[in-house]
Amino acid sequence: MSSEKLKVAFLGPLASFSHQAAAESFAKTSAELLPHVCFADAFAAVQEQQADYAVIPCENSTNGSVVQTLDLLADRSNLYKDVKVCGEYYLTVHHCLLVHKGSYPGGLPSYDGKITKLYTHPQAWGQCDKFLAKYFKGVERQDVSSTSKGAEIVSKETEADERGGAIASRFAAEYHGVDALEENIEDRADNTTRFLILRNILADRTAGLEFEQPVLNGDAKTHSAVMHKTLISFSIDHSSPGALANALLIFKAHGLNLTSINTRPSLKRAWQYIFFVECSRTPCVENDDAVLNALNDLRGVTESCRDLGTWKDQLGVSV
Ligand SMILES: O=C(O)C(=O)Cc1ccccc1
Repeated sequence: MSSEKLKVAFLGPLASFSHQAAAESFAKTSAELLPHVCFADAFAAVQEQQADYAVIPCENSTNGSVVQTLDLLADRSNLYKDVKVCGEYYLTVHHCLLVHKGSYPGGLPSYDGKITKLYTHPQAWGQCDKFLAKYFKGVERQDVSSTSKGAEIVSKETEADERGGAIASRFAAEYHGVDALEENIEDRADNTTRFLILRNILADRTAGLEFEQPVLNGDAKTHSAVMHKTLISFSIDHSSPGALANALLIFKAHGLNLTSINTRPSLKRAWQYIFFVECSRTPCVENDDAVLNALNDLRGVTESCRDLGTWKDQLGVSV
């Protein structure tokens, strides 16, 4: 069974940015890449051990957190109790405005303003604000399950349909056989999405790869100075002054440097939150138990608290 190819779940259909991230982060293993229609299905595939890993976007450098992913990590109904983060992958994201094949052979200069509907994944709109404000002000926007799905919809349009446009990658344009009216429509050339790599902590098949990118892009060198990141979620008693400050002081006390804080509604009571704290440390013998000890202390000052995993920081790592 362990000689089977690794199975990697991602948001499909093929040619989504998640597909690209999954293919690149597992480039050196002969992994089987499995498209799923939503992030929840990819989480469930890991929980049920139908997939060894899932590659899920969590944050974009232009547009911020992917709230759908935070909500799945919040796991309010305890559906993904064995799913943890074991790695990350940074993908530079370039968007194109895609149209049905042959509809505008002259490219953007020949565009006649007749597109009435745009399709993309909710994450992409905010990455292309300036282009959309300039050329598509007032045009209806329809969220679809992924950028690649948007390209597929435009590819299937008939003459009788309203004209649509999709925001997706060059790769999606080729895969679905549509034209790019314009390329690189993102607001910022450095537009980057961070993907989390998830595994099931009960799965033996992936246990040996702890703290490892499953495959680094290049030779598997060891990075002695590489940082480890840890993600912890918790909720606190909102009526107790200093409850959040007390929780955050625990990270300081254990030498854990805070790198990001996010919140999502608790959905228990209005205006109460689940906090997501990411922290980093350079591993050494002295701080081997820092995360474990911090979690123990956090249990004393929070209502609930969960270790969502530790992995090697890939920011700035080049191999
Ligand atoms: O829709 C996709 O292609 C995805 O994989 C989600 C996404 C959307 C926009 C930027 C990065 C990832």
